[in-house]
Amino acid sequence: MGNEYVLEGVDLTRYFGIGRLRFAAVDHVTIGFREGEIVSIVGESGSGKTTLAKIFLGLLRPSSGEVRYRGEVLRLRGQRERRAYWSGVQAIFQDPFASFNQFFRVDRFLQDCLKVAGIQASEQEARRIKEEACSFVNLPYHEIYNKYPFELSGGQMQRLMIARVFIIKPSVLIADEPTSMIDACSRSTILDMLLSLRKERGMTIVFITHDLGLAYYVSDRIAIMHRGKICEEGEAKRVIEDPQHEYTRSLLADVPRLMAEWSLE
Ligand SMILES: Nc1ncnc2c1ncn2[C@@H]1O[C@H](COP(=O)(O)OP(=O)(O)OP(=O)(O)O)[C@@H](O)[C@H]1O
Repeated sequence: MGNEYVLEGVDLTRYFGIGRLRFAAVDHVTIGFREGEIVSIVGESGSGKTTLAKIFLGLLRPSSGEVRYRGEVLRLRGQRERRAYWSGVQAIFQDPFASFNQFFRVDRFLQDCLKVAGIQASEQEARRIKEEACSFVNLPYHEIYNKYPFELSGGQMQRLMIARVFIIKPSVLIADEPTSMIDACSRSTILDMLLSLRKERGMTIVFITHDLGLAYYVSDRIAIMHRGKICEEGEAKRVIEDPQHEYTRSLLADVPRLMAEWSLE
C-alpha cells in the first residue's frame, strides 16, 4: 500500500542553543498531511510552530528525524532541488513584508512565480496569467504591477502572496498566520480564497496559528503544539468538543465565544 501522506514529518527534533542553554524548539514531532486536507497546527507564541514550518519547507534542517514528501525522504542539496521542491510545497509567512525582495517591482515578483511554476509563456500569455492571478485575489493588476512592495499595504502584500500560490499551484501550502496583518473583513475574504483553492485544486493546507477559533473554522484536523511537542491531534470537531489534553482545555478556556464568533452550527 502506498503512503497516504503528501507531506509528513517523522520524529522531528530541532535544538537551538548550546550547552546548558540548549533546548528543543521542536521535540520529537510526528505528523502527516493528506491530499486536499486542511490541518491546523495551533499553539501559543514560542511553542515551535514556525520552526516546524521552516523544517517542512527545507529552510531549516532538523537536528534529527526526517521530512517525507510523497513518500520520499527530503534531501535538498542545491538550489535546483530546492526550487523543484518549492514548486510543490509553498508557504505564506507571517510577515509578508519579509517575503518580498524590496528592490523588485510587483510585476517581477509575479514573473518569478511563473518561473518557479515552470511556465514558459509568451509575453501576452504571461500577462494574462498574472492578471488572472491578481483578479483572483481582488487586486487590480494595472494599478500595482509597477509598484514596489513597500508601496503596498500589508493586506495587499498578503493577497499578492496568495496570487503567487494561485500561479504556482503547489500541492501543499503552509500558511503561517496568513491573516495576521489584516482586518477581520479582509481576513475572511482571504480565508475564503484559500478554501476555494483547496476545493478547486485539492491543495493540502497546513495552517499555523495561535487562534483555535480560526483553526476550528477552517480545518479538518487540528494538532495542538505545546513546548515543541504535539500534545493532542485529531479531527477538528473532536479536539474542540472533547479535548483530551489539559493544555488544549486551557486554550479552549481562552476562547469562550468560539462558536458564536465564527457562527458555527
Ligand atoms: N534561529 C533561532 N535561534 C534560537 N532560538 C530560536 C530560533 N528560532 C526560534 N527560536 C526559539 O524557538 C522557540 C520556538 O520558536 P517559534 O518561532 O518556532 O515559535 P512559534 O510557535 O512559531 O511562535 P510565534 O507564534 O510567536 O511565531 C522560541 O523559544 C524561539 O525563541
